[in-house]
Amino acid sequence: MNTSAEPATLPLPPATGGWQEGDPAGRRSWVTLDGPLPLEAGGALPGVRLAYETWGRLAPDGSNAVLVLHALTGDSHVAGPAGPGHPTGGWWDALVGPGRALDTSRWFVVAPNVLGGCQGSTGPSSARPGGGRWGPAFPYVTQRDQVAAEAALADALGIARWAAVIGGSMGGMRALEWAVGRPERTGALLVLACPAAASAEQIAWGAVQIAAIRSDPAWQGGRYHDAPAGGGPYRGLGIARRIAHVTYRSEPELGARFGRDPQPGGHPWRGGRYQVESYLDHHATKLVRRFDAGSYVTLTEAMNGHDVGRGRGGAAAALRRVRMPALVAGVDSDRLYPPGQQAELAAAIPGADRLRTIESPYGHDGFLIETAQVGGLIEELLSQA
Ligand SMILES: CC(=O)SCCNC(=O)CCNC(=O)[C@H](O)C(C)(C)COP(=O)(O)OP(=O)(O)OC[C@H]1O[C@@H](n2cnc3c(N)ncnc32)[C@H](O)[C@@H]1OP(=O)(O)O
Ligand SMILES: N[C@@H](CCO)C(=O)O
Repeated sequence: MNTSAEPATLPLPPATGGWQEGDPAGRRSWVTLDGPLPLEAGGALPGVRLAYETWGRLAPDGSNAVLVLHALTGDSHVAGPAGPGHPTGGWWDALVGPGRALDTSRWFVVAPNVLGGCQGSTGPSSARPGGGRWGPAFPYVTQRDQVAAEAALADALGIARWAAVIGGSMGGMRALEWAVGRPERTGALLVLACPAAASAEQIAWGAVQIAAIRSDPAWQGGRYHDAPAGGGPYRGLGIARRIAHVTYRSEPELGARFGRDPQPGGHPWRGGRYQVESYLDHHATKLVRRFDAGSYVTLTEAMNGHDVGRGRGGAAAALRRVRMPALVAGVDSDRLYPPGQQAELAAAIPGADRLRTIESPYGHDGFLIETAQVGGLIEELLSQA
């Protein structure tokens, strides 16, 4: 049982992300785009850098590359050793390696940190060309901008076409954008627990989280990156994470696991906490130590803007372009991105058959936790790639 509570102040994370400096695993690389990245909403972003990790070896003809795209607070560390920000190693450790679903004796696996993120790629906490940090001047970026940056990474690596693109949640949104926007470069597609477009309720959850961050006086309009240690909007980010984490789990799981039990050390009636409260405090503290609030806002705004049909005649027309082999899966207990949304995707994507279901009590986080089932889907997809 963990009894940690949110500290009053936390050390400011390294300006450009919790794990960038020192990179203990020594395996992360970067590419820097030569020119400014044109943005969907207008303007261009100069000095874009994408961090990425790879596993396996690229075949001489470049045909064995698989792109894995992380979710909101994930990063490039899909698999590998523990380090700062990754106390237990990679977030899909069980799926990458010799003999695993992403068998590195056959496949070359590439995972970038998303544009707008804070673990090595350019985001609001990054240095701005000309001096200072981007902060509130960091532009609005969309999934299509993020995928454009990833396409530049693919070019730099000599990968003309991915054998497969795989992503869950926010990573699924980018995977969809690859398949719709760059079908000639997407050999096969696996989309987990994400919609064709963010729904009103999903936008609402995101908006509440953004409001929590912006209401923290330490947010300072997003100009906090050069504040003295302890000066970031940690409370707001922690509240955002608590809200989000409830949506990532299921009501039956929380009920069975925590019920109404008080956390040992103090009854809620006498100033203590419920167990579930302590659990949320713990996840808030963990995130605040490794993630930048400005990136959280930037990426949440991008997710709220997700609409694969924008400017393409609607989602149905856009998804008709997805003719490569595709699997779409949802988690049966996901209340954030309910499986009905993935059923719609599966029905609209010509390359997909029926909806695949990940059975899990854990809700949306099932796509991270149920690695045996996800591994089965990956193996099935790669058998068609
Ligand atoms: C693709 C991506 O984006 S992934 C990036 C990685 N994602 C994250 O880190 C997101 C945050 N974490 C999560 O979403 C989840 O923890 C997952 C999906 C990674 C793992 O889920 P689970 O294995 O079910 O872990 P769970 O949610 O139960 O959390 C376990 C933690 O809660 C703590 N905990 C459990 N009960 C309590 C309690 N009553 N009070 C305080 N802490 C508690 C445990 O001690 C454990 O702590 P630790 O993680 O520091 O070891
Ligand atoms: N736990 C995941 C859920 C969002 O998909 C994350 O933090 O990225």
